[in-house]
Amino acid sequence: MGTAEIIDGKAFAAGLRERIGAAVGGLKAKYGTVPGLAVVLVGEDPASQVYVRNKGKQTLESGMASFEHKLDASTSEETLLKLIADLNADPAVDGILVQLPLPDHIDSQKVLDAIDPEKDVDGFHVVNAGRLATGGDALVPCTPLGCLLLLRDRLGSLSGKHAVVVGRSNIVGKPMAALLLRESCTVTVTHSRTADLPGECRRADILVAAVGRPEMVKGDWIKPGATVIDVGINRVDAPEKGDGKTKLVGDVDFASASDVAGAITPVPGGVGPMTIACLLRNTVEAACRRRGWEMPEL
Ligand SMILES: NC(=O)C1=CN([C@@H]2O[C@H](COP(=O)(O)OP(=O)(O)OC[C@H]3O[C@@H](n4cnc5c(N)ncnc54)[C@H](OP(=O)(O)O)[C@@H]3O)[C@@H](O)[C@H]2O)C=CC1
Ligand SMILES: Nc1nc(=O)c2c([nH]1)NC[C@@H]1CN(c3ccc(C(=O)N[C@@H](CCC(=O)O)C(=O)O)cc3)C=[N+]21
Repeated sequence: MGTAEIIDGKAFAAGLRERIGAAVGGLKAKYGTVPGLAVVLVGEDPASQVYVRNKGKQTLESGMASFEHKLDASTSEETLLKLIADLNADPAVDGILVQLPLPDHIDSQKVLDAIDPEKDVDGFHVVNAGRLATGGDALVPCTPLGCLLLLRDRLGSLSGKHAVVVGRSNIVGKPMAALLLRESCTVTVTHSRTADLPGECRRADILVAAVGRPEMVKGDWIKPGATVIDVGINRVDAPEKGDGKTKLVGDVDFASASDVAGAITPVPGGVGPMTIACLLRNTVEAACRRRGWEMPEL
């Protein structure tokens, strides 16, 4: 299987985390304190618990302060908004992340928009989305930022390339398209109403799949030599591993795609680890901006 180069997001993320750790050490020596990240989890979704644990662990490993707030699934919107107001006011907190999805009785966008935009390390606040869309100084959503770093590392300049994004969510597809446009790609955004999805994908020099449909994008949807970024994280049954076992797969059918693409990210070990590394990066950036520190080179 596969002539494509495998883009090792796990290794790239480890290198980025190492640079962040060194930068945090430098900030501590220069200014006497370190950036802090607060992560808020509402409810007991097992997958979310794993992500939140990993974020806290990697925050501490990079030398930053980590504040975890775990709230009961029945927590009211009012209580959550009060916590966010407290975190906004807390000078030790530079970044605030509210893990999604939130329980149905809570209005997610209302909660995200209650976060101080200067502490919005997810980049989901309407002010940061607006800044990204209009060329301002935005905090950029972590997953698309991670994809961009991998693309730049492989391709250098992205200028003039045809990029196709599959998916138009506020957390991945739309900010990914905005970033690629900022890099002077010609961008096509596709979604569930797109008339000829395979045909659109075949035109892509850069294909980013963020659909949430296991292995939907097939090898014959891919232009030979294209760079394929698979954002999807789907847990599916894996009877071949034994009864009741599961595995993670992406939104791209890796087996067929890796015969056609020039380079491709695997799942796991591709975009996922980059997301958390970029969260740490955004926390350093938010701290430097808010505290008037010089932003270290990462
Ligand atoms: N690696 C990481 O760090 C992260 C991974 N993810 C993963 O990325 C994937 C996407 O996440 P997210 O953006 O939040 O998902 P959403 O469900 O919010 O959005 C999915 C998008 O895909 C489109 N879509 C769904 N089905 C089809 C189809 N059959 N054909 C074409 N388009 C389709 C939808 O179109 P429409 O708008 O028309 O409904 C929608 O725009 C998931 O697998 C998720 O787990 C997400 C965040 C971080
Ligand atoms: N406010 C908010 N911000 C987010 O960024 C956010 C969120 N909510 N809700 C859920 C999604 C999902 N997400 C992932 C992060 C890391 C991996 C990751 O590290 N994945 C590993 C494997 C992990 C495993 O084995 O389960 C990998 O792909 O190699 C995956 C997915 C962030 N999200």
